[in-house]
Amino acid sequence: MLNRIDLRGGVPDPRDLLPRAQLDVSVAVEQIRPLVTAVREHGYSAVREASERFDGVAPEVLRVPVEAIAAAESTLDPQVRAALLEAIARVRKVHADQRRTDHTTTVVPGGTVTERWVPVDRVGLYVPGGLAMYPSTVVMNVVPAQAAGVRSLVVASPPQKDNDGLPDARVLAACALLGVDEVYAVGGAQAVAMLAYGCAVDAAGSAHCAPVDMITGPGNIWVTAAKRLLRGVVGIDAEAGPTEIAILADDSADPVHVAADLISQAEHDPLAASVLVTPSVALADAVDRELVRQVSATKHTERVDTALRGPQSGIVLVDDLAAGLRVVDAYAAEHLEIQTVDAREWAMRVRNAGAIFVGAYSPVSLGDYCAGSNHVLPTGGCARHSSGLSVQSFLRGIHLVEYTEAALREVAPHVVTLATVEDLPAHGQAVSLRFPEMS
Ligand SMILES: NC(=O)c1ccc[n+]([C@@H]2O[C@H](COP(=O)([O-])OP(=O)(O)OC[C@H]3O[C@@H](n4cnc5c(N)ncnc54)[C@H](O)[C@@H]3O)[C@@H](O)[C@H]2O)c1
Ligand SMILES: N[C@H](CO)Cc1c[nH]c[nH+]1
Ligand SMILES: [Zn+2]
Repeated sequence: MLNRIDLRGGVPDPRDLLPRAQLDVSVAVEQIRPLVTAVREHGYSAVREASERFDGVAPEVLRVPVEAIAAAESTLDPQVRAALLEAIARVRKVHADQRRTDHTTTVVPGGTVTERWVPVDRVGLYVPGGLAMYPSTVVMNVVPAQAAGVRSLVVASPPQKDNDGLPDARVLAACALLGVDEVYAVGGAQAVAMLAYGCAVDAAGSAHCAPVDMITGPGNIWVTAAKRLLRGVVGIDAEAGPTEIAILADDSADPVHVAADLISQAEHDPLAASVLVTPSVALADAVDRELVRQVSATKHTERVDTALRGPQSGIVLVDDLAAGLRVVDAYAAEHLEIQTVDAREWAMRVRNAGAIFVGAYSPVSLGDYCAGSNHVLPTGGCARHSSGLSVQSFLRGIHLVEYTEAALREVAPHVVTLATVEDLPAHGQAVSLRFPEMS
């Protein structure tokens, strides 16, 4: 049922083989530009108008009352609570190990540079809530921000018709479990714009969401487009748009598992991409047969079917695993599974991927919830240059430069020379006038 791309006999330019999603982010940027401008100019009324248009509901007050957050926690199913607490514990364990420490380098005696890691002051964390609800994404956003020491963090998630215009109750409960009490019932591009510019959150203009310094979190194509448009007004993490899975597999892979994993990510979005790269025609045929069987039995058949049949999904046949490696490197998937003999060795050779899932018992779904790794990962090829969300995403490295008089005197002639070469004599002067013997 998947498109088949036969690259046996050569890999021309694998980057062009699989178009990413049917709707390009740059096209979506133009579509949401007027909405972002309206939120900047009109604030609350523009946000509400967009919520009514795209979510079919908008509460009068956009900030979720703290009582509603507490109520969501107190009515949370105990099994869901236990699973969320397990996920939180594992994600905290991994992220606690990521915190960088300040470091001082002695460049010369009397001359040091210290790198101080300072958390971003205020961040907005986007939690999607269109086609599916994502309490796990609250965990993946909030835990690294808290581990980094971010002082002020706010969650935005779409209002739900079936929850009186509040975000999904499980999303609110996850916020409560993590101690987050500033939550807004706003989704899509309007949420990103509201966080970036700040805005009144009730009709009287008496309550306000202060602008944030940085926005992180995944979302659909419009959320991704708004983040790209507002980059600069705020900092953003990597673009984390419609989900992708690529699987590099050989004959040793179980087609039932491979098909299940491809479907698992197709379940997110009709624009999700599921890609199998293999030198084995037998595996490709078996996976295709298995997909037909499993897709008809899965809950979100229509969404999965659309994603799998879309031009962004397919089976790529290659001569051997080395050629397969070139294809997956060029593709730079958000999630890459390696289901081969010697899977770890192949995984260690991969250059471009958001996260790599090694062997038969590390499926992407494990990482989505409970591996301890982060599931907010770069999509659309951004894994070529960006990493997934981590503690580091919320820290800035500030250099502290400290030179004594003697250390500056020693290097002063070089500074003056370089300033002269660049025809910026005032730069040289700022150093030489400190030392009368130089004038
Ligand atoms: N990469 C990751 O880490 C990661 C994690 C979880 C989810 N995801 C992805 O996030 C996405 C979530 O998408 P979603 O739709 O379920 O939730 P979402 O919250 O991202 O989007 C829903 C919002 O989109 C807006 N919207 C809907 N139609 C619109 C239109 N025509 N124009 C402008 N705005 C519109 C609405 O305001 C709505 O609130 C999926 O693609 C999923 O694969 C990625
Ligand atoms: N696979 C998604 C993108 O990495 C994350 C997720 C959340 N819930 C289920 N899956
Ligand atoms: Zn997932």
